[in-house]
Amino acid sequence: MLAYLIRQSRTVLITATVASVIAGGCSVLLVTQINAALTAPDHAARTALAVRFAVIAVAAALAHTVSSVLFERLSIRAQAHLRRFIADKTIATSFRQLEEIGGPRVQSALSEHSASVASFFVNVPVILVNAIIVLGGLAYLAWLSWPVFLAALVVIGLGSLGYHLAHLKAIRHLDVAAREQDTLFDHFRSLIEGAKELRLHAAKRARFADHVLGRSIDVVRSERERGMSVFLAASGWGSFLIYAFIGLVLFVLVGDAPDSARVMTGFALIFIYLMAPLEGLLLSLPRANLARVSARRIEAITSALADAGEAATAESPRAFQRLALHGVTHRYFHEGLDDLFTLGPVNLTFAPGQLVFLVGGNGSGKTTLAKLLVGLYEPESGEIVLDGQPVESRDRYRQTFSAIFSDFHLFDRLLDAATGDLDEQGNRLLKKLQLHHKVQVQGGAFTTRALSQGQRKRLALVVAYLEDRPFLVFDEWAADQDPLFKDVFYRELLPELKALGKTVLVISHDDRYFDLADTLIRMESGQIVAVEDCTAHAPRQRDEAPLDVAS
Ligand SMILES: Nc1ncnc2c1ncn2[C@@H]1O[C@H](COP(=O)(O)OP(=O)(O)OP(=O)(O)O)[C@@H](O)[C@H]1O
Repeated sequence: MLAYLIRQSRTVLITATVASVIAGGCSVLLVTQINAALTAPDHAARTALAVRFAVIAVAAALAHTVSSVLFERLSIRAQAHLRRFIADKTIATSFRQLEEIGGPRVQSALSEHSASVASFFVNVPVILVNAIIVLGGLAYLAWLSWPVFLAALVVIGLGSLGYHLAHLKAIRHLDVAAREQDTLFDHFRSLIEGAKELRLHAAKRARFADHVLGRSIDVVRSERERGMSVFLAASGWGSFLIYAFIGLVLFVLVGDAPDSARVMTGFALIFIYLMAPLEGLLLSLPRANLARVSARRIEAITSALADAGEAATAESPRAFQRLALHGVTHRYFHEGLDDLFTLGPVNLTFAPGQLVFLVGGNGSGKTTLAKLLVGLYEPESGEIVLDGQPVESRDRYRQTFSAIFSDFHLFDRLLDAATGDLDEQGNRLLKKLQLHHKVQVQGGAFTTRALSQGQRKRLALVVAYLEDRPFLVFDEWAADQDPLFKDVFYRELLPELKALGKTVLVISHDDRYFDLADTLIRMESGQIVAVEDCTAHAPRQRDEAPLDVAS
């Protein structure tokens, strides 16, 4: 993931890196000038050094600014790019896969993990500039004295080994924290969506706050603390080695060397100068590792979001003559319970202008059948045939339907291609559904969504009307409506849609309206147990040949 992001912005990254290298190089040059000034023989030499010092200082400041600005921009772009990438993968994956992965994991990738990866780019200049200063400082040491330089290499080797071992241990903790964070997002959702329940039940609220949400927050905190502490302990180990090295150099290696005063002044200066970059370097590396862990999580989550291979279609929905389900099945496996729910095989046929009621007890499989019918689930066996052609492009097929499921989502705007009269049509429908005094359509958007559940469902119905698709599916739409409007829905709106030639599938428990149906499908435990042709008042049983309800 990091490699991908780096490839994406290669040019800016190279420019920013060059600027960082220049900034680091200039910093080292500055210290050599300071050392030269301290031991300069006369005033003329100091004046020349002052001019050089000023030029290098300006170059260092400029290069540092350029590199910081570019890396900051890279970080912001990386986050935007990642969010776009994750969102595109989420849109492209199949609905079933998304259901299985779950929203919280995707949200965690979109927010925390992508922010952490983006922070990597802010850390890069710190790491680069500091690394250059440290390397340049070492080169200056080598120029001053070879034995000291070799001793420095030994110290760096020991430091790196310690750091590597710490890294292996720390990364395990950071991985656990990153995984737990995905679960934490699930609890965040409960915190908001369960706000009513939590307020109504003090004991439940306390248990949720302490044992569920609190525990998860604690796990993330403690694992991150452990991981980062190990890293920072490694940084401490690095600092210790540096001090030990300074002592070794000052009191053992150069103590009696010829020209020791000049060499020792140089060392003292270099060490003081290098301390801050070294610490900066050792502190930035753990943050970069945190970014790597997040990048791995994003990779794991997005690779689970397999592309359903269903390119979006801009085609307008096609009217159909006959839609048939031949032996379609779907299964849900409930891991914890080791339980399997099987729907089907289902054989059904639909035609335009047909009003079909789908009825059955809770959990009998009505919604699942509706999801299969509208193409949200791919049949595990059997096939769907539209006007004699087996469905190949599932996305294209789905454009035949408008559906309002019981857990529908209401967007704040009509996302249909803006036509001049969209507002006008929308407002006309709002009046028809007796919502015009509450909400309006302005510029393709609803003026408010702060409505009752029944009103929001009416608004969803406005959207479905405007979509003008040939097949409409209502999953217990009327359940939240008052008796008066329920009557309007069943006795006026549904017949109107039928008269317009729409096929309408209504999942319903309102048995007093069943007589309005052309066809009544009864379900039990995932099976269709009866398909009643109400126009002929002749119920048929499941063992009969699949009924062509269109005929
Ligand atoms: N996303 C899912 N993952 C796993 N199992 C599911 C899922 N959705 C539904 N099920 C299972 O499938 C069965 C049928 O559920 P479905 O929602 O289709 O029933 P239904 O007839 O619409 O019920 P209701 O009248 O209560 O809305 C249930 O036993 C349920 O446990």
